[in-house]
Amino acid sequence: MPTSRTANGTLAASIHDLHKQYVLGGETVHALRGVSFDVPEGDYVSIMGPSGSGKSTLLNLLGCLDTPTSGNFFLGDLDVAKIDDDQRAEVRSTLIGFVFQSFYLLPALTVVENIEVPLLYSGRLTKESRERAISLAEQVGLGSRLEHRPTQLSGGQQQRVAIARSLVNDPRFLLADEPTGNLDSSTTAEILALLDALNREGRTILMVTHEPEVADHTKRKIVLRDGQVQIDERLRG
Ligand SMILES: Nc1ncnc2c1ncn2[C@@H]1O[C@H](COP(=O)(O)OP(=O)(O)OP(=O)(O)O)[C@@H](O)[C@H]1O
Repeated sequence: MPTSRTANGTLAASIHDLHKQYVLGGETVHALRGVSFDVPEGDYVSIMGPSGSGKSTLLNLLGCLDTPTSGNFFLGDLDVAKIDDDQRAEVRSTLIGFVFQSFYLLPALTVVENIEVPLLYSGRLTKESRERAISLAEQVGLGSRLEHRPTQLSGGQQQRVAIARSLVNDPRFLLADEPTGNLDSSTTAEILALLDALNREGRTILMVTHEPEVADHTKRKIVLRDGQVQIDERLRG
């Protein structure tokens, strides 16, 4: 498994000519038609596009939840488009941090236990795990809520737990799917400020969003249309 940084030390991920076709009822749908881009370490990318343009398909491929019909997806030297299901599961649990619109916290677990969950899944739970989870809880502003359960937290606090959880394995990048989609505008601003701060600290973030004002927080906007990159625009840095 790749544990080192990329060959040239600068790319968090690189995708080349990704195609995805779905065959449904004898009909072939070309969801992605040759998508290519590099993600330098430390980048902060929003992925936008109209309904049906291929955002979820791309997200599923970037998250190693699905495999492309053709093309390459490099994480370090490893082409994860070509690996088997077991390897893909390992990559998913160790190299990618997920943040979803619906948080997906485990209701019976405390804040600190929820943050530890990916360590459990990746077989990395050690006696230092608790300290790491507490430190991440503090980093996202939940140092005084360590023993709370999800139902005892606001939506914004739950998303903070999910963000801390996504960082616990020190992933190569965070993949966020509409991370503020379930939040009101002031909580959205808080979560975006947290993501902005994590990016300033060097975290690489890719985020699917429908909201232009959310995309405006990122450094780079990629817009899909009909399964292709229509716009790849650097906004800053
Ligand atoms: N499992 C599937 N089987 C068949 N077709 C699919 C499947 N998933 C997606 N598609 C088709 O692929 C195309 C891209 O879909 P995708 O869900 O990636 O778009 P999207 O940009 O995420 O849309 P939305 O913003 O509405 O979620 C669409 O035409 C869709 O109908």
